[in-house]
Amino acid sequence: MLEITDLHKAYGRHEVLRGVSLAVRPGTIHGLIGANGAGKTTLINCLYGLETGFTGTVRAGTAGGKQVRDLTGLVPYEPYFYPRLTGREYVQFCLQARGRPVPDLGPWNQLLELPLDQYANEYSAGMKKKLALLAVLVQDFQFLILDEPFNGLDLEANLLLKEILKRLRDRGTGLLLTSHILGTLTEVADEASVLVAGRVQRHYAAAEFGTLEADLLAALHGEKLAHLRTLL
Ligand SMILES: Nc1ncnc2c1ncn2[C@@H]1O[C@H](COP(=O)(O)OP(=O)(O)OP(=O)(O)O)[C@@H](O)[C@H]1O
Repeated sequence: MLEITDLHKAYGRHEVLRGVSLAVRPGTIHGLIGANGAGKTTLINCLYGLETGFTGTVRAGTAGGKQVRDLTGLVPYEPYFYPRLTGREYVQFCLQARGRPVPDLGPWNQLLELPLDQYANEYSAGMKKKLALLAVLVQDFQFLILDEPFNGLDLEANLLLKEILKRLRDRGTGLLLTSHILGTLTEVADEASVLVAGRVQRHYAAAEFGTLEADLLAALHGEKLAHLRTLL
């Protein structure tokens, strides 16, 4: 299990996370919902060890004392690719950095259909997202953290990715997923946490997703809704 307990993170005087706790269990998809700037990427960066200067604990609660990063693959919000590195070389680099053997990329790329011998920094936004996905899919991670993985994907890739995520979940992978596309997120997630003003405002089990949209509208746009009622 990936566990975050009482996480606080501030940039200067700006307190972004103010006591966040959540868990990502094996064989489940945990959706993380929040407005722009709510702190989702900051939370992911703290969890993955890309941020320092936070308080609280992040840990992989598994036997063997492994660190979160040893067990977890990350697809960042904006994957970065070095210039003059092909897609294939990028994936090879990711695997070699972890001391892992480089498998045949062909079987996974039959699904993603990337031009692996072109320079990755010349890919479109959706292709870049797919390449970052490919780099984690060819590795056998216990956990995956996916920051807006559907961003930039076309309909075809979107449908395929949902299927991939569900299959990984069914094989025991624990996934933490952010998405602004509520319908997509609730379709695949087993539970969701809503981040508001640096705190988990509410945790939802899948059975409670029916009220999620109305709750979010009320929580995020209470005043605007009242104003809208005066207009329409
Ligand atoms: N390196 C940084 N220095 C200063 N402030 C930062 C830094 N990174 C993030 N922030 C601030 O922290 C807040 C949370 O940002 P974060 O990127 O975590 O939000 P988010 O929920 O992922 O948003 P989005 O949905 O737009 O991706 C924002 O107000 C942002 O300006």
